[in-house]
Amino acid sequence: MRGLSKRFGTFTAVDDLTFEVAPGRVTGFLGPNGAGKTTTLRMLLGLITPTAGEALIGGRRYADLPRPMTTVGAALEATGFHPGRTGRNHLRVLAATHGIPDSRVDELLELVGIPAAARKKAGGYSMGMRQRLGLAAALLGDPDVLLLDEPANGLDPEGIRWMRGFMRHLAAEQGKTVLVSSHLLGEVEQTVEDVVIIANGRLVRRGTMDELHGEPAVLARTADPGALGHALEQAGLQVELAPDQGEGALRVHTGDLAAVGDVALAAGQPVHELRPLRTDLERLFLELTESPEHRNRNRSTGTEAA
Ligand SMILES: Nc1ncnc2c1ncn2[C@@H]1O[C@H](COP(=O)(O)OP(=O)(O)OP(=O)(O)O)[C@@H](O)[C@H]1O
Repeated sequence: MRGLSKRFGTFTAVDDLTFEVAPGRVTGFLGPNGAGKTTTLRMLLGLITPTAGEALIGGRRYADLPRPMTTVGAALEATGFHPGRTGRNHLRVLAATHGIPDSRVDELLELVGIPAAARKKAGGYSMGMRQRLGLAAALLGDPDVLLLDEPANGLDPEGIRWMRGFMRHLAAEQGKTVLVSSHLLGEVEQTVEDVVIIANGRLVRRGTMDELHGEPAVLARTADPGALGHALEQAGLQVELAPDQGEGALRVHTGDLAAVGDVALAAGQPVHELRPLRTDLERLFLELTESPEHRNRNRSTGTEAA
C-alpha cells in the first residue's frame, strides 16, 4: 500500500495508508469497526478504485496480474454464495472458469473440513461453514497471497483454533503471504507475527507482535509491598510500586508469574493478587476501540458503521 486513500463523497474511509506485508508470515490487519480494513482489502483486489495512491500485489495492481487466481486469493465476506447451489458446485463452477480440475475442489473441501456439508445447498450453511467454503474458494488457484477478512467471524472455538493453525501452516510451511483482518486483538494475537493497526483510515502502528507488545510485566498485590518489593529485588527482579493499580500493588518487570509467586512464598509474604499486566499493544488497542473518536464513526449520511 502506498499513499492509499479512499473517499466516499466527503467521507474519508482510508487515509494515506502506506505499509508492506511480508511473505511467509501472517500479518494481522487490525482496527476498530469501521477503521477502513475492508475498504483497503477491496482496493487491493481491484473491487473499488483508490481516490489516491496505490495498492499493489507483488508490485502490480490487481488488474495487471496475468493470472490473478494463482497470485491472490481472498475471502472477504462469507455471503457471496448462491443459496440454491451446493458448496461443492459453487467451487466447481469457479474452478471450471479458471481451468482448475474438480479434483482440486474435493481436495480443498477436505482441507477446510467440510467435505460432507459441501454436498448440501449453501443457503443452509452456518456462518462457520460459509467461512470455510470462502477459504476453500480463496485457495482454489493455490495463490501466493491470501487476504482474509475477519475469518474467525461465526466460527466456534474449535473452528477458531483450526483457522489459527491453518493460517500459520499456510505461511510457515507453504511460504504464503497471509493478511488477516480483525477488529479483535485477542482473536489474532496468538496467530499473527506482524501487525498493522489502523483507525479512522489511518495507520496507527506497525511492527512485529513482539515489538508492539513491549516488555511483559506482572502485577503483585500484597499487604506489605515494601517487604515483597525488597525480596523481589534480592531475587534479581526489577520492581516498582504501582499506585495506579490500587493499594499494595507492585509492578514486576517479568513475564514469569511463577517466579514472583515463589519469591513471595520464600519471603513469607502473602500474595493477594498476581496477574500479567496489559502489554503496550493491548493498551493501545483498548484505547482505540474504546475511544469514541475512533469507534463507530458516523458517515455524513448518519449511517453507522457495522
Ligand atoms: N461504499 C461505501 N460508501 C460509503 N461509505 C462506505 C462505503 N464502504 C465503506 N464505507 C464506510 O467506510 C468506513 C470504513 O469501512 P470498512 O468496511 O472499510 O471498515 P472496516 O475496518 O472493515 O470495519 P468492519 O470491521 O466494521 O468491517 C465505514 O465508516 C463505512 O461505513
